[in-house]
Amino acid sequence: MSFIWNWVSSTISGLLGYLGLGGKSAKILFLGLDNAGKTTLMHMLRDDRVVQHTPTQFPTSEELQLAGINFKAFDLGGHKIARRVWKDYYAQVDAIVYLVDAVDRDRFPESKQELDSLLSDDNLATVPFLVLGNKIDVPTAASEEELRQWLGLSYTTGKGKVALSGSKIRPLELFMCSVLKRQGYGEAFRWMSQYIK
Ligand SMILES: Nc1nc2c(ncn2[C@@H]2O[C@H](COP(=O)(O)OP(=O)(O)OP(=O)(O)O)[C@@H](O)[C@H]2O)c(=O)[nH]1
Ligand SMILES: [Mg+2]
Repeated sequence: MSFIWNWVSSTISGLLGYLGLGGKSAKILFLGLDNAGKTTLMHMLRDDRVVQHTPTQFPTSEELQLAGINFKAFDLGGHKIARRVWKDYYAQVDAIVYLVDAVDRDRFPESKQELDSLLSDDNLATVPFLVLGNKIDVPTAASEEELRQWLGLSYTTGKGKVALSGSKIRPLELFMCSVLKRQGYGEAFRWMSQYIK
């Protein structure tokens, strides 16, 4: 009896796979300057704990379950040389999570420059962008308003549930967070998941 059941369930899962359902996993990229907190976030989402990381030299990927969606998340290094390979990952991407260190004001212009070049890249024209202002546990961190000014994000598409399908408007929003304190990014990923097909 059990072998029949095994056969039935493997046939069903094979069929779901064939239809692109079941094991569907959206592809997201974690981008942002070095030291922004990408690897810390990725490991917090995976293991729910903070681990101290050395700067990322080579891209890594993890399967994550977030807001009810399976994600394949790619953590790419943020230092200048590592940024050169970002474009190799743009194909078939479902969303971009762009991290900014909200404490490091000296690097806001550099972070804006990288963000602008991503936002204006034709290959990413329709891809939803979640921008995370990280490290708000540090007292000197910029406020959301201040970071919006610096990054030129005064006009974004809105938090919460905002229907944009059919409008040709790319979802773009800024959320403040502290990966260290587990604050802010839950709401941000729920916002993002509504735009993943
Ligand atoms: N205070 C504070 N520090 C954080 C937070 N998130 C990450 N950090 C620290 O920021 C530093 C850089 O974090 P990483 O995750 O290695 O940064 P990254 O973006 O992966 O950097 P690269 O791999 O070099 O591109 C580490 O010392 C982290 O502990 C946070 O929410 N608050
Ligand atoms: Mg890293």
